[in-house]
Amino acid sequence: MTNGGPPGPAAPATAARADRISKAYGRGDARVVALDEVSVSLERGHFTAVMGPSGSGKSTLMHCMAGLDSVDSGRVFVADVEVTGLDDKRLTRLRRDRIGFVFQAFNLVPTLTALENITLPLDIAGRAVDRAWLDTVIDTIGLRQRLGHRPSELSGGQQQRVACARALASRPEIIFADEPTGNLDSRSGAEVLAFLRNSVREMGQTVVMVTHDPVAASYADLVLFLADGRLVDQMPDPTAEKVLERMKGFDLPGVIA
Ligand SMILES: Nc1ncnc2c1ncn2[C@@H]1O[C@H](COP(=O)(O)OP(=O)(O)OP(=O)(O)O)[C@@H](O)[C@H]1O
Repeated sequence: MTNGGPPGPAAPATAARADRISKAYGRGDARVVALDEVSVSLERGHFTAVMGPSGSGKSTLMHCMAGLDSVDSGRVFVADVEVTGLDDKRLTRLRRDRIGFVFQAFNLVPTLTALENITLPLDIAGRAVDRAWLDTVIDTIGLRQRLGHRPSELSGGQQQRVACARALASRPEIIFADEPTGNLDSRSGAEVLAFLRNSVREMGQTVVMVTHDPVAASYADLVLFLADGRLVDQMPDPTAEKVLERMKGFDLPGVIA
């Protein structure tokens, strides 16, 4: 892939994988094992949600798989590239060219229009914009009439859809979304989740999302459950009710934040 996508027919079935990764923070009495030999395969063209009690290691897993944080042991791959062991320069390039990010805070540039925000990473990277792809993305976010608006002129849900479009614009190998609906009311959250799901179903994207919300998780094809830094369960074809039941099984305060 010279332009970061789309994945060709020979692309591996796994968009990203972690192979027995461990990560601890602090030392001595303050040492916390955030991830304990976690192995995960994220299938290409699938929408995966990661759930678990507060402090179970969800964000750490996401950050380690996206090359935002290092692991103590184990290996991480994005497509056929081993992330663990890349130097800073290659890591930056990998994140820029092959990974999309959506965070709880929308992180849009307030002085730029929606369209300028969407194309900003490509402009910074000096990459040509694939107009046909961009058109598809814009139609899917349903904001064609508002492309000239600045973030302050858009609702929270619309801003997050712009942030999703920005992540999709470069056709990344995988999109990591960390609590993408955490700042949204349920209706705006549903818009964003529908968009993420459509990007998977209709555009073949791969999305992995950390969430506390069983309804959000129900949009995914598969839910992975973490507890105490370990992968303890998974649920294909989730419903909000089934996810809620499973989360209750952890029997911990603050499980549903
Ligand atoms: N930078 C850090 N320094 C020290 N400890 C950390 C750091 N980041 C995470 N931890 C600890 O590692 C464990 C896992 O944290 P992590 O943020 O991955 O959990 P989480 O499941 O995403 O939690 P939450 O749902 O509350 O966001 C926690 O015990 C946390 O306190």
